[in-house]
Parts: sequence; structure tokens; C-alpha cells
Amino acid sequence: MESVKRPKTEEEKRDIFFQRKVAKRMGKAISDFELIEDGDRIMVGVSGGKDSLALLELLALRRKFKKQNFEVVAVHINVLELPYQVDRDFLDEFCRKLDVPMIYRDINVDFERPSKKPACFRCSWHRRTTLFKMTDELKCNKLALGHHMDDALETLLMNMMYQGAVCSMPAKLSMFQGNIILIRPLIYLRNEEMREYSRISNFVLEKELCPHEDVTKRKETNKLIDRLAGDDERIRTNLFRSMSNVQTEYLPIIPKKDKLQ
Ligand SMILES: Nc1ncnc2c1ncn2[C@@H]1O[C@H](COP(=O)(O)OP(=O)(O)OP(=O)(O)O)[C@@H](O)[C@H]1O
Repeated sequence: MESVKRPKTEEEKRDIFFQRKVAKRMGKAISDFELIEDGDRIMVGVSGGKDSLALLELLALRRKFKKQNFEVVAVHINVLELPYQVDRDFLDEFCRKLDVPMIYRDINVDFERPSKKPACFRCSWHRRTTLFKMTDELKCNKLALGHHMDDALETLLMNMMYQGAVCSMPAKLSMFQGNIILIRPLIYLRNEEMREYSRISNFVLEKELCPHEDVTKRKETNKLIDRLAGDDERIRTNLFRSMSNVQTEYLPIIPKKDKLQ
């Protein structure tokens, strides 16, 4: 028997339009920064949060609709010392529908060991290192992370304020003599847009906060950007665009020997 398709409601149409807009914006970043080439095998780091789930879905759909010929593999790093786990049933089903292999890897992070670096930094360093190592094992030439425009802005301002450096997150970074290329396809997307995408896609998100998470500086920086931007939508975009328009001749660059404290 032929199935009769129910006409879409206005809300459903709006949601589909929004999802396409997000996919297009990711496509623009992929094209502007030449993030994906035919034959790539891309490992997507999936934390269980909204951004990496969206990234995984968007890349898998891009591959499915044959925009480009590439493969996608999802990897989740599970830190055994943390008191919570991602919902593996949800992730497995999510990946099965997208026809993407999902791989889990358990690691240990010694939170008790005395160190000058905060626990959150060390944990994230271990996760990132494991992801890098796994690219080789899984024969992936690229590693995709779910950072978006607001992550890049926060990082820019945090580096300026606390490190005295103008530096953020590149959309594409060649690492280990070009053996791995790190890509951030969501770099043109706003946090707000990712939140909406996640709502429409009904992602099951991990709500639990990590006991070691050091979010104070990032949160404060986020609030600062909110205050700076107010209702003027151009401000965030301009802050982001300013990273592509660095006019060094108009910067008071201190001669190295003459360091200010
Ligand atoms: N446990 C993990 N396993 C695999 N990849 C991870 C893991 N944690 C983070 N990542 C990757 O690093 C990116 C940045 O990490 P971060 O901790 O800022 O993300 P998050 O806020 O936890 O989650 P998300 O970015 O997915 O919403 C993630 O988008 C994801 O691609």
C-alpha cells in the first residue's frame, strides 16, 4: 500500500529551512578553508555535547548527499576517573542511522597527581592526544572538532586578556609534519544556532557537569562578549572577522628586548 505523506506544518518547514541554513554555512566554511577533499577519511571527536553531535550529523549527511566523496568515523574518549558516561545506546543508534562507525576508547587521567596545570586542562590534553594517536590507528587523515564561532571568540579574548597574545582557533591546522589535519567545520556558526539545531534534531545531551571543570574564565569571557555585543549583531561577526584582517603595521608591536612586565 502506498504511504500517504502528511503535509508539513509551518513549524516543520521552518525547522527544515533552519537545518539547511546551518548545513550551508558549514559548507561555506568547508569551501572557504578547503577543509575536505575527495578521498579524506575524517575522524570526528564526539563528546556527547550538542556541537560534536551536530558536526557528526552534518558531515554524515554531506557525505550521504554526495557533496564530496569522503568517509566519516566517530570516536568518543571515555575518561574512566570521571563519575559519568555518555549515553552509549543513544550514540550507537544515532551513528547506526547515519551509517557511521562509532568507536569508544577508555583512558585514565590521574587527577590526584600533583601538577601545575589544572585538572581540566590535563584531562582535555589527554583526550586530545588520544584522538591524535587514534587517527593513525583508524587510518584517518583528518580530525574534526565541534568548535564554533563563539568558541573561537572566547579563546581570542581569553588569550588576549590572560596570555597577552592574539591567537585563537584556526579552521584548519596541519599538525605532526602534515600527518594529521585538524579541521573545525562549524567555525562560521554561532552557539545559539547550534543550540537551535540540537533542539530541532532532538539530541539527547549529557547534562552532568564535570567535577573538575574550570569554566569560570570562559564563562566570564562569554559574559564580557555578551556585554560588548549587546543587541548589535554585527559586533560578534566583526570581532570574528577582525582575525582575518590583522594590520600589523598599525599595531604597537613591542621590540622583543623591550618586554613590558
Ligand atoms: N570525550 C571526547 N571524546 C571525543 N571528542 C571529544 C571529547 N570531548 C571533546 N571532544 C571534541 O573536542 C571538541 C571541543 O571540546 P569541548 O570540551 O569544548 O566540547 P563540549 O562542550 O564538551 O561538547 P561539544 O563541543 O560537543 O558540544 C568537541 O566538540 C569534540 O569534537
